[in-house]
Amino acid sequence: MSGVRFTVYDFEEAARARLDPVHVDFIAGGARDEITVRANEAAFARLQLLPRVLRGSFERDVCVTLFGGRASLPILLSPTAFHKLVDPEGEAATARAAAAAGAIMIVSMASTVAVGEVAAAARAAAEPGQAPPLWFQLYLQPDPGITEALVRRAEEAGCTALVVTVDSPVLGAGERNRRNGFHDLPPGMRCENLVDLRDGERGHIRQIAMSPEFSWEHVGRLRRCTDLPVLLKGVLHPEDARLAVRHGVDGLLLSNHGGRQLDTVPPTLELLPELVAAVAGRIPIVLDGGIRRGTDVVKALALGAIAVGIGRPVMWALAEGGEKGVRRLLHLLWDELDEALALCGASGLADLTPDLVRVPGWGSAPGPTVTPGADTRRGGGIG
Ligand SMILES: Cc1cc2nc3c(=O)[nH]c(=O)nc-3n(C[C@H](O)[C@H](O)[C@H](O)COP(=O)(O)O)c2cc1C
Ligand SMILES: CCCCC(=O)C(=O)O
Repeated sequence: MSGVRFTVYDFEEAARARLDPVHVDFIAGGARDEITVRANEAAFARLQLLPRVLRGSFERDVCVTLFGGRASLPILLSPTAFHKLVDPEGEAATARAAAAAGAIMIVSMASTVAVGEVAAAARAAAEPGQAPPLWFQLYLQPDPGITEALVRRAEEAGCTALVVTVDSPVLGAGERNRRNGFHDLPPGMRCENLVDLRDGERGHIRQIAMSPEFSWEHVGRLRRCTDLPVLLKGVLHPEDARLAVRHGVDGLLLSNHGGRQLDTVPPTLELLPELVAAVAGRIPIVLDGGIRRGTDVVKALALGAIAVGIGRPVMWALAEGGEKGVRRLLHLLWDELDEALALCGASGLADLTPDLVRVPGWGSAPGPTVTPGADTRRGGGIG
């Protein structure tokens, strides 16, 4: 069914060969000219690594503790909608693979398997006695009752953090989807988390309301309605990062939605030093967008992210080989990360410091606000 996959790109190639081209466009595509989609990956290629020598170890620890929960690797599965488009078991298959690897999966509000069932699948696949790390992503809804009902569903499922996506006051313009006429899920699939939340509506995509009128007040209200840690996904401006801290937000998922919302925003990697400086160690920052290699993970962590997220690679791997595909993807990235650590002279993630990263020609670590050796990542409040 599937050949040997040596890189993340091999999963993509195999997935493209077996998926409906309309669904390939949905996954690969971004907003408008897709400038940010390309910029995310290019930013990693542009940065260079400057390894240390004669200081490594055989045992390399890549575990990370986030909000008291432990993950076996600093690579999260960012929330992606509609897994049943690419695999009949959908998010349940993804969750089993993530739990088996000890990786944190962020279940999308727009999942095609209900979050409770995703959690049950994760529990069944996790190491005995280990809680499968599952977080839940949501879009705030104009009706606060709906938002709260979603939060309760996530809590009841056993999710241990909430990720609120705030970069979508309107849905980004995926021109590929428009050309393809792809606006809705095929028959037999629906957004299961939305079923029965409103009278007469049965889990339709259009039931997810986007609104440009959400404000920090709504974030505050959500903060008060749950004891779970709340992360914001999609904060890009350093001033908004400071506001997030002030409003009691517990973490940031620094993301430009994989280039699917506002086109021409900077690649997330380039924003990282500024956002790290803005939050000044008070809350952890996870970064996603363009992570395709173990060295990409090293660069993001060296510049102050506590972990990274992957979006499209998960969809490609799930399409390529279902649960097994995602398992192999996570193992491959773990292996690349482990190798990159060894080659950087690092025995653990704590050894990844900004001085290991260079911009060509600069002769120093990138970003006006990062001083080599400074470690804002492991400040207060994490773990
Ligand atoms: C097919 C697809 C569906 C997505 N669905 C969601 C979603 O439901 N909620 C959300 O916050 N982000 C969503 N995202 C954005 C991802 O969470 C993530 O930010 C992005 O994919 C990371 O970039 P990468 O694909 O380069 O790894 C989606 C991305 C893709 C590609
Ligand atoms: C309402 C579904 C949103 C999916 C999404 O966020 C994306 O495709 O990027």
